[in-house]
Amino acid sequence: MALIIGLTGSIASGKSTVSLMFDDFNIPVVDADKVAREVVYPGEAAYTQIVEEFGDEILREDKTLDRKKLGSIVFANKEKLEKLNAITHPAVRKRMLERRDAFINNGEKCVVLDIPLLFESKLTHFVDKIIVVSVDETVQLKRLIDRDGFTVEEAKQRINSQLSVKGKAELADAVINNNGTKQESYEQLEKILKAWNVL
Ligand SMILES: CC(C)(COP(=O)(O)OP(=O)(O)OC[C@H]1O[C@@H](n2cnc3c(N)ncnc32)[C@H](O)[C@@H]1O)[C@@H](O)C(=O)NCCC(=O)NCCS
Ligand SMILES: Nc1ncnc2c1ncn2[C@@H]1O[C@H](COP(=O)(O)OP(=O)(O)OP(=O)(O)O)[C@@H](O)[C@H]1O
Repeated sequence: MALIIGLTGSIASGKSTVSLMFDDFNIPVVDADKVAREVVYPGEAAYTQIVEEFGDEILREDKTLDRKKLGSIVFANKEKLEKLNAITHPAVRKRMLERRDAFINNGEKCVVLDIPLLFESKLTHFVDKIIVVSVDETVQLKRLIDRDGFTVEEAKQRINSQLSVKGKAELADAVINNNGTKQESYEQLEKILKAWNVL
């Protein structure tokens, strides 16, 4: 039986950073943000539904989604975010499970599902163990602004559209504190995987 690990955290907590570290241990990762990008390519059913719901003004000239624009609409309006979630989440879920099962059928003994909204979308039953990547809110805000160039208000809107990091950490089987260096986080991950007999 493969061990399925759910990797989560809040926006800019360092999930993608930790996610990349699994490569070193040859553990495959299915990334929900990446899958969420694939299911909205022009031609996909979710893409058509989004254009019907939000109009042509959320498209760029080449007809792909203007993600920054759509983000600024939905993160400022809870109802619109729920509409977007209702369109994208079923498609994301289906494709993630297909990828997970392909890895299992391939004989992998551990597979990671990197899902930012693991708790919010009630997907915890898809995984056996949960790792939460945690940071203090001041560090989170700074890294988010540095990475994406948001204003403080834009960054806070995005942070507030999710459960708090602290709330998530309380629900985890293991927590990686990512306030320090990436090396320190790597060492915490290695320790967790050893404790779970994955390494
Ligand atoms: C609103 C969109 C277009 C903004 O795109 P953008 O490229 O700016 O951000 P990106 O997709 O890289 O997401 C960055 C982070 O925002 C947070 N986030 C994304 N979607 C959501 C959401 N629906 N609710 C709360 N937080 C979210 C996550 O922490 C994510 O890691 C995009 O996030 C989207 O399509 N979201 C709906 C699909 C979804 O829920 N994806 C999350 C994983 S299933
Ligand atoms: N330990 C660290 N020290 C310094 N910078 C870091 C550390 N961990 C992550 N970062 C930086 O902080 C930013 C956020 O990290 P990352 O993109 O991994 O977060 P995330 O949780 O995947 O975010 P999102 O939910 O938005 O996808 C990135 O620019 C990353 O390089």
